[in-house]
Amino acid sequence: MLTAFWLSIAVVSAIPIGKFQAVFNGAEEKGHDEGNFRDLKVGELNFLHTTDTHGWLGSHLTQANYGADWGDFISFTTKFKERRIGSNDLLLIDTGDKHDGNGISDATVPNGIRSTEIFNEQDYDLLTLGNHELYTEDNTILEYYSTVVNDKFKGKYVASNVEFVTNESEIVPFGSKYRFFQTSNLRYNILAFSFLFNFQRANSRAIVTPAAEELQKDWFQEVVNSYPEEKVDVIIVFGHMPITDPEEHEINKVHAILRTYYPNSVIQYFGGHSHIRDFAIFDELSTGLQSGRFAETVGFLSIDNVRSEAPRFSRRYIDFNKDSFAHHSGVNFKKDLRTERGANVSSKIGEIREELNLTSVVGYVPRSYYMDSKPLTSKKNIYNLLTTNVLPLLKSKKTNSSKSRFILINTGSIRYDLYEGEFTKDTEYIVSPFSNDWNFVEIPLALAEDVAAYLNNGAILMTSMGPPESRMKAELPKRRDSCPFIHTPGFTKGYTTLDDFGCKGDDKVHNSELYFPVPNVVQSVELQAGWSESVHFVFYSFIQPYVINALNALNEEKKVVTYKFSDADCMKYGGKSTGELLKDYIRSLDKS
Ligand SMILES: O=c1ccn([C@@H]2O[C@H](COP(=O)(O)O)[C@@H](O)[C@H]2O)c(=O)[nH]1
Ligand SMILES: [Zn+2]
Ligand SMILES: [Zn+2]
Repeated sequence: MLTAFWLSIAVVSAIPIGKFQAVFNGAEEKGHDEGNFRDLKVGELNFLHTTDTHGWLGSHLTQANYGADWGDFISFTTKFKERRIGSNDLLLIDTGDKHDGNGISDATVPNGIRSTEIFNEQDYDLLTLGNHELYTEDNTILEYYSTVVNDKFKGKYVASNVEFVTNESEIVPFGSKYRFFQTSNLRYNILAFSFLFNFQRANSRAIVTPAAEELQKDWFQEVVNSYPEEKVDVIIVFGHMPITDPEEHEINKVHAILRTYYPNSVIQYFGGHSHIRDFAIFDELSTGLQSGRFAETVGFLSIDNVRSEAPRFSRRYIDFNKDSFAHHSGVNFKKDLRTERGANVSSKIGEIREELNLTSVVGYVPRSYYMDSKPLTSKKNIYNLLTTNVLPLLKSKKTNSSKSRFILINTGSIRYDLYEGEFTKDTEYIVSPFSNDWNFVEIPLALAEDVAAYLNNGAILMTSMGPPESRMKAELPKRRDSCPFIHTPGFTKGYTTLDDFGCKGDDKVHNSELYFPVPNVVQSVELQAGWSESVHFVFYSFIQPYVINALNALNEEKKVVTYKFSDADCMKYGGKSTGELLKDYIRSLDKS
């Protein structure tokens, strides 16, 4: 169930997976490796899946593993369908989160106006939204009017538990509640639902109802009555919800409810949000696939013997590059992958990069800095760089700086490693896309010095503060021995994924990465000589609720002040965003 950078590969057989091993092992073991590629096992019903693209439509310019752009992806799906699918069926699915992470989406006003055009060039059969379509009103309005009601996706945009608030304050579904359709070749009857996880920070233009609650509503009963088990071959539940959810078990609750109405149907899940490659077995007739993040992965899933009592599932995580795309689509040469439509989309992406000035160079990064493949104490760790050299550059627009100061950020606000080489306008969005405002509170040092430790205390569930993938990666040490660590000369570093089928899901064998746990928050501390008892405690407005909670909990224990902290105690601090401060720091290196 886990994406393990440091776990690996082909040399071992699948790990024991309990009572389902006998049923599913065949799917893992069959299919041959060619070179260090692992082939896809095309079946009767096939799926290609993307999720959490976060604006990464223009490829990863510094990482060859993920060097394809959205145009190449369109070429791939076209060629794959033509050459590999034949008289079988293929469905294309996306599970949301299209903003915040790349200049192509984030350097425009409104955010995503150009990236949405590009994204929508892909011919998805089923698509939906993630929480990043709901943080700001602008994003929600854009998603609704550009994609949900777009004729191209009529009926195909599904959001079973999200509603949109129109300009006239009318509450309408955020797309179709469900989709019932027949596949074009083998005529499978498909019933599809889509659920967003229980996201309760949506702006005022959207309403999210917890999935299990939504399934108690009349519309779902009507669907069950209209499409009982005998009329359905496969139920697809695709949504912005992790397929492995050890804390909330949201997807497992959905599965339990669906099974009461559809005890014998194949139910196939596609998930997202936790940014990992993952495959989970729910029962003999049901599995789930999750396809990573940031256009690093195209997930592949096939089901054979669809109408039998023993369907067979197979999965692969395809690296988002032209070698992989050419290999799996069965073209002879990489140049044969290109389609006219794909090439047009690629050149449009090039034009957008130019227009937005994304490749303009600001400075030079002397060496790479990593989020979790180097320990926090390492000079090569990005959080170490930020707390030591970058955050201290913050200057308040609202207050004088003579007091001692703590600057605390949630680690999830940093979204990608910073690679050696040119620092461009795009790099700023890639590493730190959020334009969070800085707020501060004036508090006694006795409280300030304990906030970070409180927020990082493992006993407290603060899962929305760390990087999405860290929630699952924290499980890894417990599974350390499940797959061997690979270090083969000539292989590139990349994903080696451990999931419910074992260690052979990635389409390419990679060298393993180390993983070091990331705390929820990190901070820089500047204690002035002759410091007084009160300090300025500075943080992102995004994490204000957690900071207030922490202060009240700590004060209850330590009894430092006689009042309760609330939003009213927090003031605007002002100053540049972390991304801008990082840019200033990198620029200053050139001058030194
Ligand atoms: O303003 C913001 C918004 C979000 N974050 C961080 O992002 C994750 C959610 O990202 P997903 O891609 O949906 O997993 C959230 O938990 C925060 O860690 C942020 O820092 N600031
Ligand atoms: Zn995401
Ligand atoms: Zn998300």
